[in-house]
Amino acid sequence: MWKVSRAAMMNLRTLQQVRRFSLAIPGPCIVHKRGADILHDPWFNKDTGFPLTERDRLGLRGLLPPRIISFDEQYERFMESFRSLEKNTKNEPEKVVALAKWRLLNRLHDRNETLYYKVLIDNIEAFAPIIYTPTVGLVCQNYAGLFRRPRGMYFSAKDKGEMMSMIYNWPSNKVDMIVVTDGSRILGLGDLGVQGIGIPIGKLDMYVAAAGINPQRILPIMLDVGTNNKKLLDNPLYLGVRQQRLEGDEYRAIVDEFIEAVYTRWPRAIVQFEDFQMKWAFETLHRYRNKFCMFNDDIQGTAGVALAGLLGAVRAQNRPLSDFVKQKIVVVGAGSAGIGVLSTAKQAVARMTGDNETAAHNPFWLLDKDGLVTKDRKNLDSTAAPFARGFGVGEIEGLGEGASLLEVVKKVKPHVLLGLSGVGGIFTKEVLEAMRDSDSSRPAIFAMSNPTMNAECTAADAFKYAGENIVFASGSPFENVNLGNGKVGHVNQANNMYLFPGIGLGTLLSGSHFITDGMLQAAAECLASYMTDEQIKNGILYPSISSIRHITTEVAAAVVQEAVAEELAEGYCEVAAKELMHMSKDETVEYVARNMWFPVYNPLVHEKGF
Ligand SMILES: NC(=O)c1ccc[n+]([C@@H]2O[C@H](COP(=O)([O-])OP(=O)(O)OC[C@H]3O[C@@H](n4cnc5c(N)ncnc54)[C@H](O)[C@@H]3O)[C@@H](O)[C@H]2O)c1
Ligand SMILES: O=C(O)C[C@H](O)C(=O)O
Ligand SMILES: [Mg+2]
Repeated sequence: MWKVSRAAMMNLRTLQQVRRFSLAIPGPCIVHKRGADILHDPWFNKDTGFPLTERDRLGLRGLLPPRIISFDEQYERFMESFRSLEKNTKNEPEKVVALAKWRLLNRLHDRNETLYYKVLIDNIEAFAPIIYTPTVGLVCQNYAGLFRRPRGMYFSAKDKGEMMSMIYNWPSNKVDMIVVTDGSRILGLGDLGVQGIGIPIGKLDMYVAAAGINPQRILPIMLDVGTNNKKLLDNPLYLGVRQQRLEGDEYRAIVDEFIEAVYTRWPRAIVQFEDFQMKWAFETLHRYRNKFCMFNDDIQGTAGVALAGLLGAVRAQNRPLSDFVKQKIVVVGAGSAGIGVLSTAKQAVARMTGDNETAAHNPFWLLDKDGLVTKDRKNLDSTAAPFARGFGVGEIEGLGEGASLLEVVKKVKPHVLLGLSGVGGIFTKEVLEAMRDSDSSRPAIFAMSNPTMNAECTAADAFKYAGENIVFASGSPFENVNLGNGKVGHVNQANNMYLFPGIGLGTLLSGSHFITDGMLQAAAECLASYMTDEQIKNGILYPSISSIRHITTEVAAAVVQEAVAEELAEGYCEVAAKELMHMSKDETVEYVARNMWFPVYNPLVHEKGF
């Protein structure tokens, strides 16, 4: 048996450190298991790719077919199976095909993570819609039946008092990135209880693919505090706690205990809150953001992506960015995402005008399920209150409390119509046609709700009814629209995936203990300035998803630089704060790129004594 001495281990560790600066050297990876246990561990398994020497060293000889298949060959073999699945399911319903593709990828994820992330990264445009939005929504809805193996951690209402010890059940001593949900507002699909775990898994897949976070250092978490979804509670296969959702102090106590457990074990971890219903999304953000390194993606990530798109829409009209303050923006949906977008847009207006008084510059109209939100609203929600229309400068006559979307669009003639309502088709033919009278030379329509069925309109309808001149973005992917005569209506994907990976990675590499508004703003500005004038002229507001690693590198670097400027950066691993302070922009980008994980088979070395 091949044993490694302590001295050799020290050398290997040094080699691993050297590797940080020279990615060409494949770094050895230390495992504390042998034989079949390795084959059953997706972090280390290479399937038929184990070389003979490793098979000998790790006790794998005889446990695998004799032929050694290279990483490239394995990759091709998987892609071939994916292509034949596509061919064989050509005539099947869309949902069946989507789930079949997800199953194929998920089986690989469960078996061999290195190969899984290789195929994901190299085919991100084709595979993001399967492991992320929109298919991930379908997966969550069908989770009870699809469940085969657990992934991540589950803390339930029944675990009160136990979380501090439970957190040590997670097998990795190092965790950089956590995404947590309580399943209460999964995309636009509502309360899916424990089945919402698919969302943290999909978001973290994007962290690995886009930000190069090491998959051994990610952790998806479900806080199962019950569900108010009767259909799930009645389903005998439901895998969550069968009770109504905890509320009030009982709920707070669970989240507090979870947060304490996480930061006790991993004080440098970054926690992303995802798909919490609005009241808890805002409350947890306010409760924890000044104490821990956390953010809420639906409020803050979405806001940055939307702001970048709104600034792009100004440029698309061939107007200077400062004209943003003159844009009339109608937001449909006063939830965590809609309010997050408006708060960020309001801050941008205040920065541009140097005026914090909203009355003089209130270019926003907010609607929720009861129509236009005004100061006459009974029980006006405090988060919506700053955006409620009153009677003052710039008010549009004749638009009262609860006015319908169609009335608002007809009277306001907005430059931008932005949906974050979760209600599919709410931008009807009439509403879209009314956008033809927009005061903008290039009206913008953002149908940002997910998944596809919940989008406020389809891309085809937007171009058909609102005109070919619009710029269009949706939260879920749609095909570009053929407008005839060789013209194409470009479809942008306005999804927070363009920011959250860079926010997380940049924060991690800066060593900041907090995620400030300044860091979020830097991320949004980086995304906003990424596109060229030529692209913007062609209606392209966001980068192609195939360049998501590149944009994420830039966003992360912007976040690092802002953390440095705010004197929050404490450094990461051997790179001290002082070093970060002296890095130029290009050096910061290079530093970020150098620290991204990418999938290769590292030599495995067994360390005894564990
Ligand atoms: N594209 C992205 O990156 C992105 C990011 C975050 C959220 N979203 C999507 O946005 C949607 C909303 O998310 P949220 O967290 O704000 O949810 P939420 O439940 O907090 O808010 C939904 C809001 O929509 C309003 N609404 C419901 N029916 C309406 C109607 N008929 N007309 C007008 N308003 C109506 C509700 O009153 C509420 O204010 C979801 O579908 C989610 O998937 C997309
Ligand atoms: O998950 C997504 O695709 C975006 C967003 O976070 C959402 O909740 O819809
Ligand atoms: Mg979300």
